[in-house]
Amino acid sequence: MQQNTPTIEQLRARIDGIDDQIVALLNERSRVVLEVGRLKSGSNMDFHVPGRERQIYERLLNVNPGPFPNDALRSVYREIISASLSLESPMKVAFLGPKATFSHLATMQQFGLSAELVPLKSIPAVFEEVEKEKALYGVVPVENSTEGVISHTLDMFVDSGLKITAEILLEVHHDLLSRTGRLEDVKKVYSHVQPIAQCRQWLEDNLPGIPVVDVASTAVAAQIVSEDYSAAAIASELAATLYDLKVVRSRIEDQVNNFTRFLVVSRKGCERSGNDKTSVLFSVKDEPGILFRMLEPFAKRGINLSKIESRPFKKKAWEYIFFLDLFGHSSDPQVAEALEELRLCCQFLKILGSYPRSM
Ligand SMILES: O=C(O)C(=O)C[C@]1(C(=O)O)C=C[C@@H](O)C=C1
Repeated sequence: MQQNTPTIEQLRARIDGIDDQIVALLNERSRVVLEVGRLKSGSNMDFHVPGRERQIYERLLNVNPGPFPNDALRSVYREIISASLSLESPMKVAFLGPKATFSHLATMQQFGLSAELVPLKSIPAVFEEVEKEKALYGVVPVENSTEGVISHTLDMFVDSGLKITAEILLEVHHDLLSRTGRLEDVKKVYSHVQPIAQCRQWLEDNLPGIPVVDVASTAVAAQIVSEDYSAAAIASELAATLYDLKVVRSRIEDQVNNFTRFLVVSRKGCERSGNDKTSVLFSVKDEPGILFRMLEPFAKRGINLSKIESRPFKKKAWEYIFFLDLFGHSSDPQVAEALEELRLCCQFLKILGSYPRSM
């Protein structure tokens, strides 16, 4: 028995052989992707196809027998697809900066490391970059599971012609970061208002009486703290790497299951993937029973709604606009019919986009 057990050198030699095969296969895949790219440029098709990417992930996660974990498989494939896409055509993606914020993490999660990621100062600046064709995509936050909607993003869709082409769900973790990495050195805490609110209990329990200062972003907090040994920032792990900080405590958020949802916007809509969501924006006529009538087209066709949000319509006092997310693609016959029926009781209706559901 004993003499059949392979040595570590033998096992490593086997790993080297397998790695050679993986590299050869990655290159074979890249050559096929380049052919796809040539076909696309000949027929003016989009290089980036989020629906196809979703199908790839879904299929691979289903066929994976393990023990290689599905989460890791997804990360590996994100980079394979990101690199493949950059072989076909380099891609520029604008996001709500600065670097190391959760928007940055979400953008990396969606587009991988091969895309050119550009941090911008505000949500309108991200929209403008895409509208002016300086970036192919823009990434902006739209809601947080504990803090609610980011109304600024919703309001942008009233006047913008951009389409939503993907949603990103990011699980948010907050870390306490400082230069020394020691809790007893912390005499002041900096962060953005939202993370501060999300870590309130932890701060009271672990740093009672320590002043907490809100600043423009978690990245600004990390930057301040990188020059002050007596301060700490609540920010992401990525901020620790970018600003050379140590993790004092990780995952200090009060609520587990804290997610932020981001939207990817672009100038063009997105093809059907088979598992999609559609977002619409509309304002209804002021009539009795209108709230019932606006939901009826979906209820009677069994179309699931995942969100409905109302906002004051800034152009007219006391009028409201609604944002609605439903399951399905606007080209699905049932969805198209329901939207046409909804249109009849609306002053205006705008389809903001159909896009693959995040996984
Ligand atoms: O199938 C395509 O259309 C491709 O361009 C290939 C590929 C891939 O790497 O599999 C790359 C980018 C697209 O967004 C989707 C898939």
